[in-house]
Amino acid sequence: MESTQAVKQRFEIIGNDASLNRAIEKSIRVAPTDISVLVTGESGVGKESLPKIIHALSHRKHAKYIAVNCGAIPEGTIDSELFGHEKGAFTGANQARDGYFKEADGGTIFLDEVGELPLTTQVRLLRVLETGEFIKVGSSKVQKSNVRIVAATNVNMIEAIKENKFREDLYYRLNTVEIHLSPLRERRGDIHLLFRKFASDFALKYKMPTIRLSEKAIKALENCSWPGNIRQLKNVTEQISVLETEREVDEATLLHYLPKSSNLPSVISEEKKGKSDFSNEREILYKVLFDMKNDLNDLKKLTLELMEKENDETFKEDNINLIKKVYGETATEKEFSDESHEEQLEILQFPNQKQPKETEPKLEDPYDYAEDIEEEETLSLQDKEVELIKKSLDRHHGKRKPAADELGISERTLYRKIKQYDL
Ligand SMILES: Nc1ncnc2c1ncn2[C@@H]1O[C@H](COP(=O)(O)OP(=O)(O)OP(=O)(O)O)[C@@H](O)[C@H]1O
Repeated sequence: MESTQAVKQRFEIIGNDASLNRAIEKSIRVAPTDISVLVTGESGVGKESLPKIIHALSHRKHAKYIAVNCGAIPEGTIDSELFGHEKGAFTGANQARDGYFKEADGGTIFLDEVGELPLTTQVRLLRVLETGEFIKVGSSKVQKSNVRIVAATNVNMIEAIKENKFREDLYYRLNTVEIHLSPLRERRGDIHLLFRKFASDFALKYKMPTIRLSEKAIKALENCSWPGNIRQLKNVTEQISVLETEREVDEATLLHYLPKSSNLPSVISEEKKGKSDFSNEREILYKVLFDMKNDLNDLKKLTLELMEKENDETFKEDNINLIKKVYGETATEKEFSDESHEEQLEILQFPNQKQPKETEPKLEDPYDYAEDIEEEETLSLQDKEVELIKKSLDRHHGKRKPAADELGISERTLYRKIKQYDL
């Protein structure tokens, strides 16, 4: 049996914390068996390494290992991805396709974010786990597959069961052995070790001298609560490696990069006491901008159609709600004069948006100008969106569910945005 140390080296796992060592030892021990394993822990703690260890140290190591991110696959296609489909099973299914269960026959499938699986898929998964049988989408023929499942989740599965989002029988079937990875804030001794490893990797990658921290900066790094865990520490190390010209990083410099408020527990608790989580002015503004983006899209749609269907009464009647939403309750009673258009445009000018100087000649083609606005606006709004999401995640210590609730978007959408913006 390989030693924990050897496994850490082989899989480039950094850290000496007892909880990390225990998780690795457990993985080594269950690897030769076919026991189902559920890896639990917050987002970014390093859950992906454990299924790889389990596969590589098992008798399945010569067959395929497939990692599936259940949260990133749209609900409509997940059954087909996992179990395959027959030709003509749905619109666009021009060819029959094998799913991961067929492809990984004899090997291992890692189901990351298993808590995100739709209930209908959970039923199919339970069947394949219990009997090894599955049916392709659009088929009636039962097929067999011998696959080991390792699943991972960062949501509280007991809560998900209570809320009827996850089947209890499937949970117990997946969770024969649970391996838990602690959040980074509970393994503070590993923080600087990880930082040094990432700093040296990025120095190699970007061909720059390695950054180092002053004593005080090391303390600040270790005292940070790291809501995004190791993923966030890695991102911060990369940012400093690239952006700082001075390779000796002091505390003041480091603080610019640390997740705001996560190293100020008193601020967090004060914020939590407030009724609204968006309790400071800046954040309220961001929230308003976020909402304005949607209004702006509605406005664009309406304006475009108005331009095409000027004075068409049927159009106004059909769009009464949209018109009221965008222009206010009394809007339909007055004409859309030039003045009211200007008012709307004024509201849509964001502070960091380039304004045409008064002395600049007026652009001949109004559409060119409109395109400029749209592009820059999208950029600045995207920044705000990223910041808003980051703040909400910080506030909820990286927990996606309350952050998604706060932002008024689904957990699945938040998940995609985290991946899209690499947060
Ligand atoms: N102990 C470690 N040593 C070195 N790098 C690590 C360690 N743990 C995590 N990482 C790195 O941190 C990043 C995040 O890890 P990983 O993707 O495994 O997290 P996760 O727990 O699966 O997150 P999620 O639940 O969001 O998928 C990866 O780039 C990974 O390589």
